[in-house]
This record gives sequence, C-alpha cells and structure tokens, in this order.
Amino acid sequence: MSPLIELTGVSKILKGQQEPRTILDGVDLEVNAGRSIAIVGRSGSGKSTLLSVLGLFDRADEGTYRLDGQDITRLPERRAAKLRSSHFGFVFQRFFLLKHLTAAQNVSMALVNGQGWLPRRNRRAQVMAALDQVGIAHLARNKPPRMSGGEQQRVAIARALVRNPKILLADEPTGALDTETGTSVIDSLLAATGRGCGLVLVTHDRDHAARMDRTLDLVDGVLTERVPA
Ligand SMILES: Nc1ncnc2c1ncn2[C@@H]1O[C@H](COP(=O)(O)OP(=O)(O)OP(=O)(O)O)[C@@H](O)[C@H]1O
Repeated sequence: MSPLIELTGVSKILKGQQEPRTILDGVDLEVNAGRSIAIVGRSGSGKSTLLSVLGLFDRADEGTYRLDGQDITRLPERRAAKLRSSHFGFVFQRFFLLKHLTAAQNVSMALVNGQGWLPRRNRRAQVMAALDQVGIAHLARNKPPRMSGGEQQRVAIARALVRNPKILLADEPTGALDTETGTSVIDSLLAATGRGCGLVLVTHDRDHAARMDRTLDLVDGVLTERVPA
C-alpha cells in the first residue's frame, strides 16, 4: 500500500527583510495508514511549521509532497482547502471550543464546512459516533465550561474525527493537561490509528512519544529517525 503522505526533500525558507532562514531542511517523511509518528524537538526547531506543511496550511519551497500517491506540491489554494477538509483532522494544544455550544454542537460544527449540510439525522449519528469513539458520548449535552480539560480536548478530538479523516495532525495536544489526563487523550488518538487513521503527534513528552510507532527528532529543521535504544 502506498503511503498516505510522502514528503521528499521538503525545505521551507523564510525570506524576510534579513538573510533567508531555512526552517525545514530537506525533510523526508512517510505517513502510513494506521501508523503513528511522534515528532520531537526543541522550541523553534520547526515542528509547527512541519505540521502546517503536512496539513496544507503552508507550502514547501523545495521538494515534493505526495498525498495518496498524487503529487500535490503545486496545488492551487482552493484545491488544497478541499483536500484539507477531506483528508485531515487537526488537534491543537488549545481546544478552540465554542463555550456557549454543547459538546455535540461543537463537534457538529465540523460538518458544516466543506461538506455541505447533511440531513439532520445523519449529522447527529455521525456526531454521536465521534463522541463515542473518544469515550464521552454521555457528555454530548454538556457545555465546555462544565467539562474538565481532558474532556474538552476529547471533544476537540471528536470534532477532528467526525469527518473520518485519513490523517490526524496533533500539535502538543496534551500540553495544557496533567500527566494522567494527557495519557487518556493519547489513548483516544491512538484508538483512531486502530481504525486506520495515520497520526502525526508533535510532543515534548517522552512517554507519549514512546507510545507511537516511530519517533523522529527535528533539530534546526532537519528530521532524523530516532533509533530505539
Ligand atoms: N511566519 C514566520 N515569520 C518569522 N519567523 C517564523 C515564522 N514562522 C516560523 N518562524 C520561525 O521559524 C522557527 C520554527 O518555528 P516553529 O513554530 O515551526 O517551531 P516549533 O518547533 O513548533 O516551536 P515551539 O515548540 O516553540 O512551538 C522559529 O524560529 C520561528 O520563530
């Protein structure tokens, strides 16, 4: 089976008023269905930039990007936006939930954009299935201010999963949580890989990284595979 994502020699170069700065330097990366990858690196090493390139928010200046076997390196923004909503789910350190909406309504928001309106009954079934996948279907009617941080992050993961993405990109999803709660959030992300999703997790937490299939180190924009000890 071909990789979901294949980056070859990807570089990102910032050209401001000063000297150009290389943020990503010849990155090669494969993301496969049902597999998980941790990206580990110091602050400023380029982790978020790499996720932005993977999630089609940002473009490589050099190298090629293949998604599902198709070269999409030079795709116009409109087509990139379509692929973004059909292929990717995003989870961030902050949950970005709307406080006045219930958990179910927050998840449902992800079905409004990109896919047009689904009949209400289908929408509800998809939302409840996503909440169930992260173990909080019983909290569907609760609003974020009455939920714990871990529960709120799981609502955000359900929102990322509700359109059945092929790839989950998670940028420090446990950064605002205590260790135990963080572990349950990682459980929810790994459960998605069990259903065939590819997962790329940016994390500072060694224990969380160790639970992924592979760990890659990013140092000054250079990505290398960590050889298991
Ligand atoms: N739009 C931009 N303009 C100027 N500098 C930028 C821009 N985007 C990123 N950078 C710089 O590129 C480098 C990599 O940034 P990036 O956010 O990818 O790092 P990171 O590894 O995710 O850091 P952190 O762990 O602190 O989030 C940093 O030095 C950052 O200041």
